[in-house]
Amino acid sequence: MEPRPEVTQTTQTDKEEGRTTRVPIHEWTVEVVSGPDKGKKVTTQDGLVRVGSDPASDLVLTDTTVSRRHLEVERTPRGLLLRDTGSRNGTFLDGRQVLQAYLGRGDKVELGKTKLAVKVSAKPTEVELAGAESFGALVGSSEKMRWVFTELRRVAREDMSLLIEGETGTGKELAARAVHQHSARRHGPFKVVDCNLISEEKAERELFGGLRASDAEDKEARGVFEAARGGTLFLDEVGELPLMVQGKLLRVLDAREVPSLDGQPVPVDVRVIASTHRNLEEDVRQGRFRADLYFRLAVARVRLPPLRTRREDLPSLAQALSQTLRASVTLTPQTLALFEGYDWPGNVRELRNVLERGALMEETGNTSWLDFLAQPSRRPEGQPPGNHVATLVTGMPYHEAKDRVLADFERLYFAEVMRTVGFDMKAAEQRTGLSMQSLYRLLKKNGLRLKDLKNAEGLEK
Ligand SMILES: Nc1ncnc2c1ncn2[C@@H]1O[C@H](COP(=O)(O)OP(=O)(O)OP(=O)(O)O)[C@@H](O)[C@H]1O
Repeated sequence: MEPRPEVTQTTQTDKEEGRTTRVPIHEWTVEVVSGPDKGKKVTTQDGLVRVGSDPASDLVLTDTTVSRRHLEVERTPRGLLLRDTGSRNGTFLDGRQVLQAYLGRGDKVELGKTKLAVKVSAKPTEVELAGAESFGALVGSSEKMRWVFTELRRVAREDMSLLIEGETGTGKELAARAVHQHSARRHGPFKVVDCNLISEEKAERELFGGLRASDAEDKEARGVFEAARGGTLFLDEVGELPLMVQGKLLRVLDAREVPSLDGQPVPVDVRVIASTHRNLEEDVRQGRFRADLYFRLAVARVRLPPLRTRREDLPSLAQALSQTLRASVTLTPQTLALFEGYDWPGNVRELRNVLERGALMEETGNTSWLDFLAQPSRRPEGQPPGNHVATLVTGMPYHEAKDRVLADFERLYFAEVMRTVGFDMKAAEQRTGLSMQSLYRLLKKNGLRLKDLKNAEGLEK
């Protein structure tokens, strides 16, 4: 087992900032020990190293037999986890091809003509982290989240543009709100633009308004830039903006003024925070996103880690989230163990939804909600799935409701199909019309392990 970072508290600063903690972190290195890139290495304190020929990889290889996104190694509480990320030529450990495996001491990973060694330093490096286990409404006690809080707190004080990256449900909007609340603009407005909904036709009016210098107070005529004056403008999913709109946005950001109907430009006084679940650097390379706009938005960048890479946050998150629910929910060690074994494709939002569902099931007298993840088709007695979902989602914002219904649908569908075909992958392939690879991917994405499904079936009999 690899050494794990331990947190020791040595110094305290003011209460607002939380405690400052010096944390001994074991850096780790992924090094090419043979092949065309021999000697190349990456040393990091982060939780994930991506290896491939793609320039966005953490360790970029020139070996032509290596795929663009070949593999990744993740530092987990149980050790270093190697994962093939869909390579063409495969990933090998001791001559055996592996899709996923924990690395043992001295293991060599083979990919194409390259061999890698992964080492964790025996001696920890001391790093100063914000001790607070929350920032605004964001909660997290893991080292990763405390790094994020340290960064967000630093960035909040400066009036620079910020790009927040992260998968869906990792808390990007909460982070943006928290930065606003900790900034000098906190008494000004915080306005959100959902870039998914901005079409070329609507962009002009919604973003910049049909403004006359004289009617800047008329709310109808004001675009969001005007409405956010003195505050923060949050461009949610900025990667979805059509290219033409990207150009207009850039012009406004460069000029720091919006065009008006009477030819008098109106100055804008906003801080822009943007978010994306996409790899915008890759979009820039592919010509889908303007490089100049990217550099304007990403003056500071903060990446929110997926929940599956910081499972140690689960107890404190579950606790904090359960206190915000309408009904109470019981969190036992078994619940948390179940949570730890799940991949959380919908991240913290999904955790909140599961807790909400659990609270509802407890309320309806069903105390066995905890096996919900393992048995996705189980519902409160007498309640058909459709009703159950509808009851929960009508109280949610659209995007959240949609994610929730889709996630529910996929889990229900695949769990049910697997059960009806007797857990036979070949039969499931035929039944679903999906390729074996897609089937595996979707089962994994939905946290459905054959073992769990079979166990659940056994319990039901
Ligand atoms: N670190 C966290 N602490 C507490 N709650 C969190 C955290 N991260 C996310 N949440 C919860 O998850 C929900 C989703 O968060 P948020 O909308 O900020 O995510 P997002 O990354 O912007 O998602 P999307 O990309 O889908 O819009 C929030 O309503 C909140 O309840």
